Amino acid sequence: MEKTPNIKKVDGNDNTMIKTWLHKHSQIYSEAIRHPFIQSINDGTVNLSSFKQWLGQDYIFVRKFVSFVASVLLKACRASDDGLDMEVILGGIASLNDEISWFKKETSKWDLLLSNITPRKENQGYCRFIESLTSSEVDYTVAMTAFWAIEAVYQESFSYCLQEGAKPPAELMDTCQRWGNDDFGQYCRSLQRIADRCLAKASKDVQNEAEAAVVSILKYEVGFWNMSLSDL
Ligand SMILES: Cc1ncc(CO)c(N)n1
Repeated sequence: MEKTPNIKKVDGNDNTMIKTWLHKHSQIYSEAIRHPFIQSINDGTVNLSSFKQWLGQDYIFVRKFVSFVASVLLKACRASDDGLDMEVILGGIASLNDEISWFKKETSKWDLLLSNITPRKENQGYCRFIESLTSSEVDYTVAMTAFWAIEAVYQESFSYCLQEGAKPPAELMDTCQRWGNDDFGQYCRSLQRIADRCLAKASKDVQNEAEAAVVSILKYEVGFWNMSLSDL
């Protein structure tokens, strides 16, 4: 007998906890993914000194982000049943390796030296927050959900700058492609599926903690974009 094909779940992302949260927190979510800085890249009016400001600060952030992702990898190795989460996260670490090289090349192109970049208050706060999530006390589900949220904001923001009708400046195209390309989109959807699967099995306390982490991340991301628009 054939299996009944009537239970259709295309990619498992419908009606999930994450979808519900994005809806519930849609205000701060849109502030994070449609920030005026991103709007200005989208419409081509971006101030290049704002871009440089963002680039330098993000280079510092990404170097910290590596240790956070390493901590998620460690938790995945311990927690996941089939080893597939580990492979997705390991892929993320591999692309971070490429990303660090890209930042080095890009910052030198814009005459920025790592040794000359001072992390700003908002950046420091965000780095401290992700560092707090590396603790072994933090549940894998919470860390994984946070990981997804951090990547998803960039994916949603930069893919918007590549949408039809967008006019990003030629010299920023590489940046938009880095986080806006389809492969990165696929990768973010994989992270989302893993997080949602963990969340579905988690206790109410862990779910609440993960939701709070997502909201904090969205706020930190808005603060991070704000930095690029504020004077030094
Ligand atoms: C601030 C920030 N958030 C998210 C990402 C995505 O990797 C990044 N590079 N920087």
